[in-house]
Amino acid sequence: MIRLHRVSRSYEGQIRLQADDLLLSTGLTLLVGRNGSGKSTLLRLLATADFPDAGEISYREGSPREQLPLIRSRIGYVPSDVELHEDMTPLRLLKYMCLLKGADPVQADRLLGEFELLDVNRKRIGTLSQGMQQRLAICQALLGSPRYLLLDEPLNYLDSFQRKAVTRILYRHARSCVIVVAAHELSEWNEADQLLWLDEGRPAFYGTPQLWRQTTLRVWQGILPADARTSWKEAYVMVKKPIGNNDLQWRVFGRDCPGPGFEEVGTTIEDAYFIRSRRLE
Ligand SMILES: Nc1ncnc2c1ncn2[C@@H]1O[C@H](COP(=O)(O)OP(=O)(O)OP(=O)(O)O)[C@@H](O)[C@H]1O
Repeated sequence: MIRLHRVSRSYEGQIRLQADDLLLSTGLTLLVGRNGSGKSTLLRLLATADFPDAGEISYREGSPREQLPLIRSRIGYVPSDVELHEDMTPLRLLKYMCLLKGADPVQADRLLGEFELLDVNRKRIGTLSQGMQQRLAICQALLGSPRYLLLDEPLNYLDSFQRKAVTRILYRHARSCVIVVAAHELSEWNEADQLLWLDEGRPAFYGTPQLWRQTTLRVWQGILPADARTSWKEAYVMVKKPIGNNDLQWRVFGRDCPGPGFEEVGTTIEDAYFIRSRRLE
């Protein structure tokens, strides 16, 4: 677990993150929020790559003030702008990281296999695609079986197949690890254990995705012509997808059915994000 107590972090005189009391426990926590809401700042603080101006973050091992090397040895971190050693090969990088982290070098081979990087494990990292480099960054974070895994947009550059594979691996690790994942693409994370919404640097929701989806607005979907909207002006439209023949698939939020041709569908975590972040309730 990681506990935040009266934590705040300012940049240029402005508070950018403020968390009074927050307990992050084993499982995968999805961290959501608008651009600039403080997600990367929080992850940097949790990773001990930066420190709060006030308050305290403590880990199962204790406080970073007394136990920094031990805590760091239990952390795996992938920042959003991760840069790997371009001149090394994936295999050399991971073996080297095993030495630094005191991990069994067998882990390097196992992770390269799991992340489908065995074919390129002797190529220069600089020649690998961004998706491969991103997978390698996650591999290095997983070395040493971290107790805390902090990932900033880990699915960046990955195709849909790789996204599924990586999320599956992360869900498996979440059974015994505190994982915090900052993401903008929410549909990938429906199985998250917890969701933490940062609104202008403050936790505005922390709970299960089931609870997150319980909003007072209901979600309605229908396939109707592009000019159909006039009849249900008050409702909020989220998505209009062309279906062909001039029809659109409308996804609408409202307390009541917007009209003929609509049926109620389940609220996804993305729907709830749209409703809550735009304060539609
Ligand atoms: N090193 C820094 N110096 C000055 N301001 C900073 C610094 N790091 C972050 N900030 C500011 O703090 C705020 C929060 O930034 P942060 O990167 O944590 O947001 P974010 O939620 O991760 O955004 P995004 O979704 O765009 O990645 C922003 O206003 C940002 O400009």
